[in-house]
Amino acid sequence: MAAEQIDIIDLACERDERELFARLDCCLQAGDVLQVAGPNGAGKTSLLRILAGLMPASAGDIHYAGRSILGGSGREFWRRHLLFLGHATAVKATLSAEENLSWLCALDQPVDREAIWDALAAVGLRGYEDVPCRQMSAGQQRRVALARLRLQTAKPVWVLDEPFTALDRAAVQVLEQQILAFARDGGIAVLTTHHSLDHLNEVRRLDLGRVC
Ligand SMILES: Nc1ncnc2c1ncn2[C@@H]1O[C@H](COP(=O)(O)OP(=O)(O)OP(=O)(O)O)[C@@H](O)[C@H]1O
Repeated sequence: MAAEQIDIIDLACERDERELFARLDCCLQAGDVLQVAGPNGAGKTSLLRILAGLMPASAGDIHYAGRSILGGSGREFWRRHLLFLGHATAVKATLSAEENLSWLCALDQPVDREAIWDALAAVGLRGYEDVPCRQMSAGQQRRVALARLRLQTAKPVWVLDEPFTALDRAAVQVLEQQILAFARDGGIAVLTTHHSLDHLNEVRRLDLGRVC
């Protein structure tokens, strides 16, 4: 399924009465990868959380397929199309990798055991299916969270907050290529990272405070 157009329109965000960004305009279409960049505290996570519907904007709007997703008629449609992975992995320490994925995917698109095992193998966790996540390293827990990108395949929009955190070099390269392939297949990916993506020509960059 190809992503529909996303329009960020005159968007502003304030936290604790401090303006993080304002007059933000950006249009994204199927095939786009956007890196939201800026120094610590610039508002990158805040922008992604607004996109995910987890916090309000102080002004402006976001449209998906021409309809507002900020409390408007497009919200439910957007929710069905969006896969948001936050900075924290949302992996529960006491559950196994398989249980975590089964639970994390269940609300949107229940997945069977075989698919979960395949996804775990694809992120380098074959043999860890039944291991409680508290017994995994930070990078392995990140891989469990990222396995969702291989399971929730009906989602044409990815919003990823610091997805490269704790990954080793090889896993970073795999994820970079996965994101590019996803966009080539008609997806839209919006992500933050302090890791440089300058070597990937396909990636657009939005520096907060500037129009992209
Ligand atoms: N829960 C919160 N309540 C109030 N203010 C917050 C909260 N979380 C973050 N902020 C403030 O919002 C501002 C932007 O935070 P945000 O996490 O969006 O920045 P960021 O660009 O993602 O930073 P980083 O690169 O450090 O991850 C910061 O100045 C921060 O102090």
